[in-house]
Amino acid sequence: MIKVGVFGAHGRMGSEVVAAVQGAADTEYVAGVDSGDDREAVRGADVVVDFTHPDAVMDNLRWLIEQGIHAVVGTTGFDDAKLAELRGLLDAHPGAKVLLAPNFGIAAVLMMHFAKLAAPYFESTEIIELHHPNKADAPSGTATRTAELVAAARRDAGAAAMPDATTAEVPGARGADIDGVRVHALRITGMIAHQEIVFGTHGETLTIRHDSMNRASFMPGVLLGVREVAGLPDPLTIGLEPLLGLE
Ligand SMILES: NC(=O)C1=CN([C@@H]2O[C@H](COP(=O)(O)OP(=O)(O)OC[C@H]3O[C@@H](n4cnc5c(N)ncnc54)[C@H](OP(=O)(O)O)[C@@H]3O)[C@@H](O)[C@H]2O)C=CC1
Ligand SMILES: O=C(O)C1=N[C@H](C(=O)O)C[C@H](O)C1
Repeated sequence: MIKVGVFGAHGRMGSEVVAAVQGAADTEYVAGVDSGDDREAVRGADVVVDFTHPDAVMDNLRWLIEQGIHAVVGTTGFDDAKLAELRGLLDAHPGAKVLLAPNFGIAAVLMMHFAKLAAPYFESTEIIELHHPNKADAPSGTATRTAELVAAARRDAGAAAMPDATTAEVPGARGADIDGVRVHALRITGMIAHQEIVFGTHGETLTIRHDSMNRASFMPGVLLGVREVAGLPDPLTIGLEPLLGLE
């Protein structure tokens, strides 16, 4: 049995994780921790799953790594500075492994993979992400990662800069620039998590769309992470792709 703790246990995602861990035959739920709770409650866990807040996750990870507890992290909002700090912590405290996935939906991971494959064949690519209005970070972790994958694939293929004649712009009208890829974030009541990647070249466009219909859809990916994290080759793994044989 894998002993699992949950940070953010009462949240939208954390409560699904608690149910999934309690429902799986090979995992045992140790305890949940929310804002203000004592993290000592998860001592004894093999793995802690974190779905908290971009402002809280680094402190949680610092504690877990110091305790040698593996972490499966869904919380978003990681930038280069946070990733560098995380790598430093893992170097200083060998033992704990961290799996950081901006999206645990298997179809969402496939969407990112297909976007990477398509990117070199199109002159233009822009991303539209649509989420519920309670989301703290924009653009989403998934959109940021997709933009980075698309940008890297375009660079590897020697693609020219995307055409864009805009010279007069109301700030924000062209979205955020992530590694040269424009990302547009919508916050819409009634939605959960959705994304479109729009590719265009002369006379043809291609749109790849993913929709999360509920939060249970993320749980097979989270459980896969819980089962695999201890055996991952590197201290820090970003994305579920290597666990799905997608690299
Ligand atoms: N990777 C993926 O597949 C997915 C990632 N996410 C990401 O997960 C994160 C959480 O999303 P969501 O569940 O919707 O958010 P919620 O606001 O519903 O839940 C967050 C939970 O974290 C708790 N929390 C806040 N700070 C701490 C802390 N320092 N220690 C422990 N618990 C804390 C909150 O407690 P309290 O309310 O008491 O403050 C709350 O219970 C976001 O970054 C989101 O983008 C979401 C969906 C899928
Ligand atoms: O906050 C959410 O809800 C989600 N967050 C993740 C992200 O930022 O990409 C994953 C999914 O989009 C849901």
